[in-house]
Amino acid sequence: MPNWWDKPAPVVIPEGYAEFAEQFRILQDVMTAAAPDADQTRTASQLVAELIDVLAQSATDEWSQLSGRLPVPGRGQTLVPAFHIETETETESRGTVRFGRQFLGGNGAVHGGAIPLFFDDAFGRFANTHDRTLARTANLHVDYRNVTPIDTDLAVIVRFDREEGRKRYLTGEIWNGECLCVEASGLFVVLKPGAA
Ligand SMILES: CCCCC/C=C\C/C=C\C/C=C\C/C=C\CCCC(=O)SCCNC(=O)CCNC(=O)[C@H](O)C(C)(C)COP(=O)(O)OP(=O)(O)OC[C@H]1O[C@@H](n2cnc3c(N)ncnc32)[C@H](O)[C@@H]1OP(=O)(O)O
Repeated sequence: MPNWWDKPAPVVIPEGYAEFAEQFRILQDVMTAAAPDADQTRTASQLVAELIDVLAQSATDEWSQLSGRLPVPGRGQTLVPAFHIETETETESRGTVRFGRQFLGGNGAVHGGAIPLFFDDAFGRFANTHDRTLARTANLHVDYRNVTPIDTDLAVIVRFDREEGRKRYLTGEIWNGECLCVEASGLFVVLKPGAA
């Protein structure tokens, strides 16, 4: 059985799968924004039942699944808003994120829980790449400075600030133009040898 000490195995991505994962995100946005009548609900429900049936036929274990392992923004992990990286060094990553309708908390604002989810993923990826050994989130702190709007392209900065022994410190920000929406920081602890 593989574990996190092994590099993720390269996977063969079937043609069209990345587009399918993107459609799945759109499906969640459209579902959240819809107010279907009874007929539309019945039709949609039947189509989703068919979709579940098709996908369940290829159910596999964690080490062989495609979701979360695609070489595209968001990695095909449709739970997490995709981080579109534009520039990256060993210590700083810059790009954009757009929280779709599925991440609505209320009154146009992104749900407060979606923001730490985004940073855990963005920090987690950065703490575990650039030939770094594996580390897990030990803590995550989020300051909501201003409302983060849905359906808006937002600038993201993620920094690998410093490393002290097994502890890695990351910080990040989300900006809406000139407006600072979020500041976040996280501690990642390198796993002890043999820990999974
Ligand atoms: C899932 C792993 C990531 C795998 C990534 C793989 C491939 C990467 C490539 C691409 C992937 C792309 C994206 C990845 C996306 C997401 C990754 C998200 C990562 C996660 O989402 S992961 C799930 C949530 N995460 C947990 O499920 C952790 C549960 N927990 C534990 O597993 C242990 O708790 C652990 C390991 C954290 C520490 O345990 P331990 O026994 O190894 O170490 P120990 O306790 O001795 O602490 C050593 C020093 O850290 C200090 N310290 C510890 N905890 C602290 C805290 N909370 N606050 C302040 N300081 C703390 C101590 O005070 C001491 O400090 P000092 O040395 O100075 O005394």
